[in-house]
Order: sequence, then C-alpha cells, then structure tokens
Amino acid sequence: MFCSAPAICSFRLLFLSEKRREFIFGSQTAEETSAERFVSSPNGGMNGETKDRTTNGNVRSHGYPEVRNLNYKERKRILVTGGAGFVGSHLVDRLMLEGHEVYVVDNYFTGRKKNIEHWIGHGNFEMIQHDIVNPLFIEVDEIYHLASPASPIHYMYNPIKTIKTNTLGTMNMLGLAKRTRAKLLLASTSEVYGDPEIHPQVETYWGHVNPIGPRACYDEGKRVAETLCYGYEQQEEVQVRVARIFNTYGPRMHMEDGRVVSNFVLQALQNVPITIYGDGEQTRSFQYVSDLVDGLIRLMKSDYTQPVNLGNQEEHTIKEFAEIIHEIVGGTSEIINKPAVIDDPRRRRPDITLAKSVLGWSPKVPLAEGLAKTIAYFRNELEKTAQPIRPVNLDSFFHYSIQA
Ligand SMILES: O=C(O)[C@H]1O[C@H](OP(=O)(O)OP(=O)(O)OC[C@H]2O[C@@H](n3ccc(=O)[nH]c3=O)[C@H](O)[C@@H]2O)[C@H](O)[C@@H](O)[C@@H]1O
Repeated sequence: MFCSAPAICSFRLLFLSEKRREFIFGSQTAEETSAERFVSSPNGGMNGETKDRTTNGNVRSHGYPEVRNLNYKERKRILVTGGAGFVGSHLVDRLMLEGHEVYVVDNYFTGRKKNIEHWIGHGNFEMIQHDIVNPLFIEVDEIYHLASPASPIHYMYNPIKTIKTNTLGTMNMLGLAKRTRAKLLLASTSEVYGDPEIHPQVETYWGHVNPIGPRACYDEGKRVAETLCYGYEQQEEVQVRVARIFNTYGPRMHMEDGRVVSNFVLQALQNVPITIYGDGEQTRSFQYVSDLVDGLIRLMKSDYTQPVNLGNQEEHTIKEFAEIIHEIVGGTSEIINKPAVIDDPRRRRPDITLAKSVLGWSPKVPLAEGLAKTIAYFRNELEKTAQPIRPVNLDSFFHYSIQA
C-alpha cells in the first residue's frame, strides 16, 4: 500500500526538532553529512513541494536534504526491501542522496516508519507497505533485498515466518528481477557459516550449520536464499550479487533489538547489569553501519557475482566487548553471566581479502568512533522515553534456546 498521506507525513517532518534531525543523520559518513543540511521551508517539502537547483545543478526539495541531480541514464529506480529497518534505512539515505528514485518495501515487523520519515513526500521516494512473501509488481532497475528479521530474538520469534521471508520472499524478489531485468543484491549473512570450524571465515568455506536448531530458520533460510540466487542466475540469467554481512551496529538499531550492541549499551546507560550469555569467551567482529552501506553499494556496482564477505576484522571476545562499553559509558552496571545460548557461534571474524581485491573496500570507522555515535543515539532515545527500557534477553522469551 502506498503512503496515502504524504502531506501529513511531511507536516510532521517540518516540526522535527534540531536534535531529532541530528540523530536521524547522526551516523552518516563524511560523504553523507550533506544530508544534515536541511532546508527550512514553509511547506517542508509536502506534495506539491517546490524544487530549485543549486549552483552545482543538484536538486534541492524544500525541507529535504539536497540530492544529486542525475540525468535519466544515470538515475536508477531502486527497490530496497526492508528499507525501513536499521541497515535498510541507512542504505536508503545514501541512494537518495546520490539522486536515485528509491522504493522502500517493508512490512514493519522490525522496520519502523520513523527511520525513513525524513524522505516521505520527496519526489524521488516511495514507501510501500508490503510483505514480500506476496508477489510485488513494480518496475525497477536494481533490488537491494534486505527484508528479514536479523536479530536472533526477532528471527526466532516466528521461525516459520522467517523461513517464508527468506525463501518465498527471495523467490518473489528474484521473480521481479527476472521480469524487469533488474540486478538483485541479496543481504546474506555470516550465519551461513554457522558455528565455524575454520577461522577467519573465507567465502569458500561451506559452513557448519545445525539444520534443526533454534537458529536454523535464519541460517538455513539465508542459505536457501543464496541457492535461489544462483539458480535464477543460471536458469534465468538474472544478475545477482550476494553480500555475507557480519555483525553490524549503529544508530537506528531497535531499542528492543536484543543483539549484543544495543543490549550492552542500553544496560550500561541505565546502570542495570550487563548480561553476558555463557562465559563471554565467544568472539565477534563489529562493523559500523556506514562501512557496510559503502560495501553494499560497491558490490552492486561491481561485476563480481559470487558471495563477498562484508565485515570488520577487529575481533573481540564478548567479555572484552562488555568491558569496552562499560568503560565508554561509565556508570555503575556490573557485568554478569547468564546461561549460554544453544548453537551460539564460538568465533566469528571475516576474511575480507576478496572484498578488498574485487571491490576496493575495507571498513573505515574505528570501533571507538562508531560506538560513540551509537551510544549518543541510544542516550537520546532514552531521554525521549518516559519509562526505562529493559533490553530484551533471549532467556526471557526462548527457554528452548538456552543451553541446559
Ligand atoms: O549483529 C549482526 O549483524 C548479526 O547478529 C546476529 O548474530 P549474533 O552474532 O548471534 O548477534 P548477537 O545476538 O548480537 O550476539 C552476539 C554475541 O553476544 C552474545 N550476547 C548477546 C546479547 C546479550 O545481551 N548478551 C550476550 O552475551 C550472544 O550470545 C553472542 O555470542 C544475527 O544472527 C546475524 O544475522 C547478524 O548478522
């Protein structure tokens, strides 16, 4: 369903506080910070908005960040499934600023309208509330297929739906790509490697996944999604790109996301115990969201068709990570251990040799800098919330996923 009230949406946008605007775009890279330059206008960019050209020919729609002015050959119609989610909304910002026409499809299971509300009513932007397990008929040139819950809490909440989204949903998007001759980029995951037996993980590793465990709905769902991509490539000549995304963090993560970054930051900010699952010796490598967005766009533009890891190689134990966050935030939280989670990967670190060579990509944002922006975002969110936010813990919902 198309947003039927752009005027109302834009009206709300007009009254976003300065602080709010700062946090909407608080995570952008240097290139992206042009988005912060909102133009105040009496109509705030409502339908029937006025547009004018800046000295460099770019289009400035009143009330919106300045977007590039592309000619019809350069401008693409780009669909972002899951575009109202954490990663999707940052990607949408970059594509909009580059001057493309962007269509966001989201069912709002974990995505939120407020992540993209600053574009609603813009002439290059369309928001479609739609669940991709049902077919979609629009005309597009490129598809970034991100739609799927990604936090273990969310994807285990309704495993059947997670499987459907990644299988039927991916098939529908590949069908759309086939019909429109669009290029499709699949947001796959490091979870296709499962609990890996080789370290760091290279793209040629086939993985070590429990097909009937609590994580299987996501891990196997994404593995089938990859298989579907290459089936459509071979049989139907659909152009596909596959990004294997490693742990990513940044502003706009859901307050109840349940993943380790948001949990630890929210716990530290509220002086409640920081909860480590298991002994905390398991490792992860965290990449900042703007680095990921850069990698996704480079991959889409590249000629490389096989899977590519996108992640930061700096690896920490979860115990170290709890200490780092505690140190930066300060406060009085103690660090406690909770039962371990079933099938929790013991080690995870990407080998990004391939991304460096075929995309010329490597992450740029240091952990301290990314965490500072993320903590500032959550601090601001908490200030706006009347009640304390209790981070969602796996053991509160999923007794079956806790090791005996
Ligand atoms: O963040 C991501 O991008 C990845 O998050 C999840 O993978 P996972 O590594 O299990 O993510 P978390 O739930 O953030 O857990 C990371 C580690 O921290 C631990 N953890 C998590 C939350 C918490 O409160 N305490 C805690 O110790 C977990 O047990 C795990 O060992 C998803 O499954 C991936 O698809 C996704 O790419």
